Parts: sequence; structure tokens; C-alpha cells
Amino acid sequence: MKVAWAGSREAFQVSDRMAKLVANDPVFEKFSKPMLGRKELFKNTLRKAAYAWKLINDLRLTEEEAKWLRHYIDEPNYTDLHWEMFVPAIEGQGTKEQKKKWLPLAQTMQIIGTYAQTELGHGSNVQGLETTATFDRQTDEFVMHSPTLTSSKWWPGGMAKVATHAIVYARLIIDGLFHGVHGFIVQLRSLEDHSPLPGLTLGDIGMKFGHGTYNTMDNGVLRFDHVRIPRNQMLMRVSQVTKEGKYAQSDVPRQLLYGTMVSVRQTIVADASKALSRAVCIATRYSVVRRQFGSRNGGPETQVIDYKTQQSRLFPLLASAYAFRFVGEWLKSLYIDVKQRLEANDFSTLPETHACTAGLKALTTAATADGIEECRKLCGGHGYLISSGLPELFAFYVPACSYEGENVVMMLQVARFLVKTVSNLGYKQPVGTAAYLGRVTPLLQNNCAVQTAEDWLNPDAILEAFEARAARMVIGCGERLAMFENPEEGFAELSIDLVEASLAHCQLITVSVFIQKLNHEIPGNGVKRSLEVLCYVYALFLLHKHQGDFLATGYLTPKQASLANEQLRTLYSKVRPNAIAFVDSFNHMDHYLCSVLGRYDGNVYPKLYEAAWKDPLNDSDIVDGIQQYVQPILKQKLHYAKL
Ligand SMILES: CCC/C=C/C(=O)SCCNC(=O)CCNC(=O)[C@H](O)C(C)(C)COP(=O)([O-])OP(=O)([O-])OC[C@H]1O[C@@H](n2cnc3c(N)ncnc32)[C@H](O)[C@@H]1OP(=O)([O-])[O-]
Ligand SMILES: Cc1cc2nc3c(=O)[nH]c(=O)nc-3n(C[C@H](O)[C@H](O)[C@H](O)COP(=O)(O)OP(=O)(O)OC[C@H]3O[C@@H](n4cnc5c(N)ncnc54)[C@H](O)[C@@H]3O)c2cc1C
Repeated sequence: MKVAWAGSREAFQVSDRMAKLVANDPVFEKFSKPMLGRKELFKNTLRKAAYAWKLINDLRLTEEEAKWLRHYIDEPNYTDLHWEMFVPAIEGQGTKEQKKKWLPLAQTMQIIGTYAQTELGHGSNVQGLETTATFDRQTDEFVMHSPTLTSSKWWPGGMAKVATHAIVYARLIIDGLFHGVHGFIVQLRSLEDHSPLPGLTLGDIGMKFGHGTYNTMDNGVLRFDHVRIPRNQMLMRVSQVTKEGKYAQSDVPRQLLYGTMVSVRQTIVADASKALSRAVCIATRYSVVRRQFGSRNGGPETQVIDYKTQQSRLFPLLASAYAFRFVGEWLKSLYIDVKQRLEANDFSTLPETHACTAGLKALTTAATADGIEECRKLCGGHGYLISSGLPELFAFYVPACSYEGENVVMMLQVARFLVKTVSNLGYKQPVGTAAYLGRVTPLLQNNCAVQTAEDWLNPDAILEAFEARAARMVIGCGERLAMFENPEEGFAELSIDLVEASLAHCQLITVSVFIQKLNHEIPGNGVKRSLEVLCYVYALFLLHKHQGDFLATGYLTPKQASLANEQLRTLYSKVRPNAIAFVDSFNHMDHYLCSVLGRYDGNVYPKLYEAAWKDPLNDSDIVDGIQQYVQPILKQKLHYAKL
């Protein structure tokens, strides 16, 4: 199962080696993080990042190994933006010459980059950005300027204190004419003494949610006061500006300007399973240790995992972790394919890849953030302790619902893709993830054939149910949209339904990828049978949760919906004996989990007790402030005391 989770034996070995390397090195200790102040926390992260870079070089780690190493260090820091956004932006949007100049510098970290797109006033609406890049023909330069307070760059990770360079998105202006938003490579700091270059105001935007997690990152604010950069620092694969000030567009579609976001959204989907599996591992192990009620004749109480209600909250999350792992793997291969095509100037699959990355990013991050919080509740009161590992994990994870495309905004992008696909149905056969929309007639006419709970244990029945629900919702939206004279007004008016239809489409993708995975790629029959159970749990849980959709579209009868729920209950009993094996298969080390409740050895209570004593408040019996503020209250006799 560990191999099935990792994707291959080799992938397992690489991640396992890196997990152990991090767990066994005292430099990467992280239990004390929540006790550190902001400055110490930040410096501590800089120290770890420097040490990690040394390890990467000394041990000559491959790119894949380096990624896992950074992942297991488990602290957001400037290198995330450098490797995940700055380098891909140059790779995707730079010309050959630009790549030749900048990539070697970035790949050897002689420069450190960030991605400065979002501003105080605009994040989702990229075309609304206000920073200007005005071409000056006399000097062959662009003048970067922040004309308003709301044009201040706001959020870029690593920018406040570390990054030496940034890809800055700004409105290109030539001779007073606006030519859209473009990316520019801008040096921010001196490579000698790290001080901000003249004309730049740089700072940190302040503390963020959850003390010890995202505050390791220096998210920054940046303002330009007429800062000049050479013309050749505009990323010019998509559009070019000549030294005469002529603006030209190549054959490459403008949408490629958004290409870096496609790349990162794909990695965010892959990462969702890591975060969710971590929470599920903690909650499952603890649910086996924890006992409440049910003792008879002095015997042991019931393990809370044996309560059906606990199973109905926990096991769908376990199944979702596996579903997200497989859909992340699938999306990665889709992305690798599109990347190769884009390099060869084939842009045909970009719209579908954009819809898949945007939609699956929204689906997986929302479910993971909610799932982590549910796992915290599944651990009862102890889940609220920092030492459970869950509050910090939630605080670290939850911004994924906002960054890299706010989730609702992303679902609306999927909706645009679906509406376009439906309106083209007469003359363009949909392919890939939208292929089912090419079979609308049977999907709209045929209803579900399930007659018994057992009938739901059939991938074809499940797939058809999800296809019919999505097709009916998408077509329904298309029909209602057609009634509006102005399509944009219609889109705005129907946006709630459109987001729901997009979610149905994305859930169909996750369910069908899980089923495909079982059909083709699982080593070993025992593993395959166990994963089949999880696949059914995932699908039938979604069906139960969204049964309103399945019923309202008329595909299911209430009886069939209740049979699905009956089957789901039976499936929970099949998951129970393997629950611990399923979570052990994630291969998460105790160091990575950073949770007393999720310890591999189950030794929860003594370690919880021990952890409490490490709190600084327990350094002495009488702490600072008691004499000054509490003792006087005890000693004074005030009038009010009689009341
Ligand atoms: C990890 C932690 C660090 C975090 C970092 C960050 O957060 S960094 C900051 C992260 N910030 C964000 O994530 C900001 C989120 N906001 C956005 O991405 C955009 O502003 C927008 C997509 C919402 C709207 O765009 P818009 O105003 O231009 O309007 P429009 O909807 O009309 O689209 C026009 C056309 O482009 C197409 N297309 C769109 N995107 C893509 C794409 N990625 N690829 C390919 N294509 C794409 C779209 O399909 C349409 O095609 P059509 O129909 O003409 O053939
Ligand atoms: C931890 C963190 C790290 C970040 N790192 C970076 C970084 O490195 N570089 C960078 O450039 N940016 C970064 N960002 C910024 C991030 O990308 C944006 O915050 C994100 O894209 C969301 O945009 P917004 O803040 O403008 O949200 P808004 O768009 O203002 O969202 C507010 C609300 O409005 C709704 N809404 C907006 N538009 C629509 C619409 N058209 N229809 C319906 N509803 C709508 C949204 O659904 C949401 O509910 C980071 C953010 C965070 C939290």
C-alpha cells in the first residue's frame, strides 16, 4: 500500500530517504516553534533553509530529492516562491535569451526570486492591477511605478526581507497606450549588502493566522517610485516591445501569461493529499487510542473509532486523502504533457488543463481545509492543543483556499470552460475530462438502474451517476443562460448554480480518476481490494452528501439514494480493520506529523503529560505578573467585594 500511495517503488524510496534525513537531523527540530517570537521564528527558518541548501549541494540531491527535503522540513519560506513560482515564470514566459541569462543564476541561487502579482487593491482580478511599467524610448528602459496606495504589491512570499529579485506584474504603457498586464524581472536588493535598491519601499505585511506556521514566511509589501529597469527585463515570450517602442504579439496565446499559475495550482492539488493524509493519520491513530463509554463489568471502554458516527466523519476523509493523491498524480501527468506541448507551441490542450488545475485546486483545498478542522474535532478537546499538531496544520493549510486563485473565482473559471464546451456541442466533440458532455442524450434520458445496496458496488453504476448529475447540472445552466440577452449578465445571475455545476464536474473527475487507477495500476490483489473499498466510500460519501443534486436532477430516486447510504454504512465496517494500515501507508514519520496524538507508538497520555511541562509557563510555580497583578487583588478590601 505504501508503494500504491507513493506511486512507485522508486518514488517511495526517494520520499522515505528524505523523510528520514530530515527527521534524524537535529537542525530540523520543530516542536519548539510555537514558543518562538516572530524574529526568532524567522531567523530559525533562514537557518534551516541555508542548511537545507548546503545539504542539497553537499549530497548532490536530485531535483526530486530536493523537493521532498524541502517538503519534510515543513516550514514555509522564501525558497518556496523561488522554486515554485520565480523559476517557472521565467521558464514559461521568458524568451530563449532571457532563460539563458536568468535561469543559471536562479538555479544556483545567486539570485533569489519571488512572484509579485497581487496588490493591496487587487488579487483575483489580475487585469485590474495598477502598478505601471512605462516604456521610455530615450533610455530603452521601463519605469516601474506605484501610482496609488492600492497599487502597492502585497503578499508575495519572501519579498519582505529576503528576495533579491521579483517577477513583477504591471500594466505596460507605451506612448500613453495601455497594452495589458505583463511580467517584468526587477532587482529588489543589492547583492552586496542586501539593502533595498533606491526608489523601492519594502517591508513585511504583518503577522498571519496561526503563530508558528506561515509567520516563518516574510510576505511583503513593495512600492515603486519611478524605478528604471532595462527593456530586456520584460518577459517577452508572449509579447515583445522593440527599442523603437513597437508592441508586438507572438503566435503564443496571451493566456500563457497566466501559465505559472497553472503550474503551481497543479502542485497545490498534489500537496492537498499530503496535508489531508497528515490530519487523517493523527485522527485515526488517536481514535484507536482514545476510549470513551461502553465499559461493562469493568472491561475496557469503547475505542472511539468503533463509533459509527466517528467512522462516518473519519473514513470519508481517509478515502478523500487517497482520492486526492491519485487525482494529483493524474493532474501532474496532464500538466507534464501540456508543458511539453507548450514548449512546442501546441496550445490546444491549455484551456482544459487550465479548467482542471483551477477546479481541482478549488475542490481539493476546500475539502482538505475542512477535513483538517474535522480531524481536530474528531480528537475532542485534546485536538485543540498545539501539541496535537492539528491547529498549526490548519493554520498553515487554510490560506490555500485563497492563494493561487480564490476557490470560488476558480470554480467560475471551470464554469466558463463548461459553458463554452456546451455551446460548441453542435460542431465540436468534447474530449478529455469533458468527453461525457458529448453523450448528453443518454445521460439526460437514462435513469439509474440500481435496485439493491449491493448494486452500488459497481464502478459503472457510480460513474454513470456522477456523469448524469454533472451533465444535467451543466446543461441546465446552459439552457438558463441562453434565456439571457446579455451572456455576461446571465453568467453573473446564475453564478451560484454555475459554481455547483463546476463542483459536480470536478467531483466526477476525482471519482473517475480513482476508478481508472484501480483498473490499471495497483500492484497486488490485496492492496487493490482494500483500495476498492476506499474508492466506493469516497464516491458514495459524495453521493450521499450531495444527494440533493442527484435527486433534483431526477437521475436517482429517494430509494436509490437511501440504498447508497446503506451501502456506505456497510463499507465503513470494511474499512475499520485496515484503518491503521491505511494511515501507516502514508509513511509519515513522527517528526513530520509533529503530533503527540498521532504518535506511531500510540503512547499518547504520558507524552501529552510530558509535553505540557515544556510550556514556558511551567518554568516556575510563581510566574512573572502574579505578584504585580494578582496578589494585590487578593490583598485589597474593596467596597465592591460586598456586592
Ligand atoms: C504557494 C503560496 C504562494 C502563493 C502565490 C500566489 O498566490 S501568486 C498570485 C496568484 N493569483 C491568482 O491566482 C489570481 C487569480 N486570478 C486569475 O487567475 C485571473 O485574473 C482570472 C482567471 C480569474 C480572470 O482572468 P481574466 O481577467 O483575464 O478574465 P477571463 O476569465 O476572461 O480569462 C481570459 C482568458 O484566459 C483564460 N485563462 C485564465 N486563466 C488562465 C490560466 N491560468 N491558464 C490558461 N488560460 C487561462 C480564460 O480561460 C479565458 O480564455 P478564453 O475564454 O478567452 O479562451
Ligand atoms: C498566505 C498567502 C500567500 C500569498 N502569496 C502570494 C505571492 O507570493 N504572490 C502573490 O502575488 N500573491 C500572493 N498571495 C495573494 C493571493 O494570491 C490572493 O490573495 C488571492 O489570489 C485571492 O485574491 P484576493 O485576495 O484579491 O481575493 P478577493 O478576490 O478580494 O476575494 C474576496 C471575496 O470576493 C469573492 N470574489 C472575487 N471575485 C469574484 C467574482 N468575480 N465573482 C464572485 N466572487 C468573487 C471571492 O470569492 C472572495 O469570497 C498570497 C495570499 C496568501 C493568503
